Amino acid sequence: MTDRHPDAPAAADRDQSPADHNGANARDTSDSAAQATPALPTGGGANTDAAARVTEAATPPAGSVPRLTRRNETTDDDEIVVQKGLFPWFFTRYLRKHLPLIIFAGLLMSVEGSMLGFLSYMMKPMFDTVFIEGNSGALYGVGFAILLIFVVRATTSVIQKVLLTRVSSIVIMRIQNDLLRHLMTLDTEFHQVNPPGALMERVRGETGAIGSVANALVTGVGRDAISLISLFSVVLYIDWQWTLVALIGTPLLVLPTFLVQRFIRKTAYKRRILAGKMSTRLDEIFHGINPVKLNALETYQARRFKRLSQDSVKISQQAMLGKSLIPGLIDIMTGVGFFGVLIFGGSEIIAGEKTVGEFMSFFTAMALAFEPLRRLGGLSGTWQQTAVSLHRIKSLFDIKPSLTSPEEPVDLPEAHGDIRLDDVRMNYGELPVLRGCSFTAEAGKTTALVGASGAGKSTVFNLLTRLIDPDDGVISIGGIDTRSFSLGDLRGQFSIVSQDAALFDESLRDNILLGRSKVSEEELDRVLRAAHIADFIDSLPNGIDSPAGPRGSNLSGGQRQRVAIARALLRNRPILLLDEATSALDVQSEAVVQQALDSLSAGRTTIVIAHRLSTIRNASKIVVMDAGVVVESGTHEELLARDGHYAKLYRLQFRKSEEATRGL
Ligand SMILES: Nc1ncnc2c1ncn2[C@@H]1O[C@H](COP(=O)(O)OP(=O)(O)OP(=O)(O)O)[C@@H](O)[C@H]1O
Repeated sequence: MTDRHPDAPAAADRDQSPADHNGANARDTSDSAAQATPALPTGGGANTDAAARVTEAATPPAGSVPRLTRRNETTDDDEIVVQKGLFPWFFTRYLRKHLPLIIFAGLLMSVEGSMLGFLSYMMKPMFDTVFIEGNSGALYGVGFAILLIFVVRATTSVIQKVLLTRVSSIVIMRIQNDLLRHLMTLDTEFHQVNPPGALMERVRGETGAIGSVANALVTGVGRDAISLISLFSVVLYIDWQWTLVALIGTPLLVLPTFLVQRFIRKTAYKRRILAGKMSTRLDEIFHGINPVKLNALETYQARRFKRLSQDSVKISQQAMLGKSLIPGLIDIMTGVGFFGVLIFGGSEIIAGEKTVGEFMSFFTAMALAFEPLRRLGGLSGTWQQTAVSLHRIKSLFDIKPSLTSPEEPVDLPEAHGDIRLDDVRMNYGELPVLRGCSFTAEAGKTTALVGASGAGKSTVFNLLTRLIDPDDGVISIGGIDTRSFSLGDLRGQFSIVSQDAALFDESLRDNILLGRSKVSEEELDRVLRAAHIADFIDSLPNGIDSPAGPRGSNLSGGQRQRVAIARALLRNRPILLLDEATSALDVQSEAVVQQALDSLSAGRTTIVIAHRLSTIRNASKIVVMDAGVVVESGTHEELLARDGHYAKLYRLQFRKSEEATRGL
């Protein structure tokens, strides 16, 4: 497989994914795909139309499959219009089931918030009755009442924070898990266009952003709102005219607040996009750390990353400016209010129309209202940021996979028939890759696909396993179109070994078992020996329990390939797809592992892609592909006798070795 996007999963990769391994999971994913909500925007509402829909999720009628349309991350929107109905969606999907807990916590918040009102009200008896009248009997009463206010405030605060943090953590956990499941159902093409780093950022960063904001919202809003209500009740009760004077600056807030909100939304969106880019860059660097070092790319990569981080500094500043503007405006408004009340109320006190206690009560309530008011002012900015993250998450949920199971899947026949490609055509964008490809791989026999690099051999594997669907033509197993089977059933038929053995950062044992718990030690032993893993396992410090390292980095390429072969041996499915399965092995190991593969393929429908023609000489049929079509097929001898493409390839590869052999 050449020219493939480095992150594009090959057919074989699927086989090696634990999630996919038992076949049942593929069914799950298609189920969850069916639940996905319609429509697609990846960016903003402005983008919604521009961003193309993958396809309508429906079972494509045989022979006329909708083409996938490329869709990309949106990066440069100036105007981000957050989807409508975002909060109802979030509420019904994630919050509703926690409603009793949220209401209970809300009640506690109300109690906590209302304590500030009581506190400010207590200023009146404290000044008028205790200090000015000198009523020492009331001293303890007022003192205890104030103490009680603080105790109630503290207790309700602790309980509601714990409860709401629990809710927000559960919500985040559920979004992350749902999103991951959903992303795994999306088409290969989606994953080619959206790099892993950006998707990781969506799963972790975006939900994290919601989490931190949700925390701020849940731990603050209710309490602050109730505090304000109770404090304003007190000030209104004391003097409604003073209250009006205090609020004199409020209208000044309206227009700036509206403008600032738009600004915040824009910067929040840019920030999220940038975070995705930074994660992508880091992902690329750390995945390719050796090539980076070997090509002396450290400075180049560091510079590229620095540019992004510089942008991040700029955007963070803008975001902070936006966020703090509204509380800043509230500060000014409050200052104007204080000034007005002091002038207006102060003269009334001097004239003896109001008491000092009333003024102190009013003033305390105003002062106490100041902080919650600032926080609530900042909240609209916070909400804008959350809305952007929610929007970007929902946009992903809105994308539907085009490769889905049919609504009424056909059961796979017990005994497999032939695998057949009938005039299959397939383009990658504008590039025609298969141009009317037809051949039959007979059941229980080995068929080899050979041809120059880029001829379309791996694409055939991707089509067989329905990682992609053809533009035209039919692929069938036992005469039944593969699109009639459920994805889980279909993919469950294949054991696949490819050039790229996707290993996980777990022990070798876990990498081979892939979540299977019912494999006896004897069976595992047999597989290890057959795949010639036993040959190198003894030299590892913990044998089969040694860590494979990130992406199997503790193993050599050949060792990784043997692990992939062991997985296929254990998986034991009726159809075996081998895509350069022994390409990373030395000649000696290849001969031995080839024996293992030969015995594995005995009686199974096997399709082999191999560049080394020595490994496929004994295939029942050799299909020669060139530029997306089958140019000839037959046995090794027949094709040599025909003296066509295969004979030419064969001669190129074997001339030297045969000459050498004859010379001996
Ligand atoms: N995901 C993709 N997006 C766009 N083009 C692709 C993609 N995968 C493959 N191609 C193109 O399709 C053509 C066939 O690729 P394919 O991997 O099937 O070739 P192949 O015969 O398996 O090659 P090789 O022997 O080198 O592995 C190539 O020209 C390749 O550039």
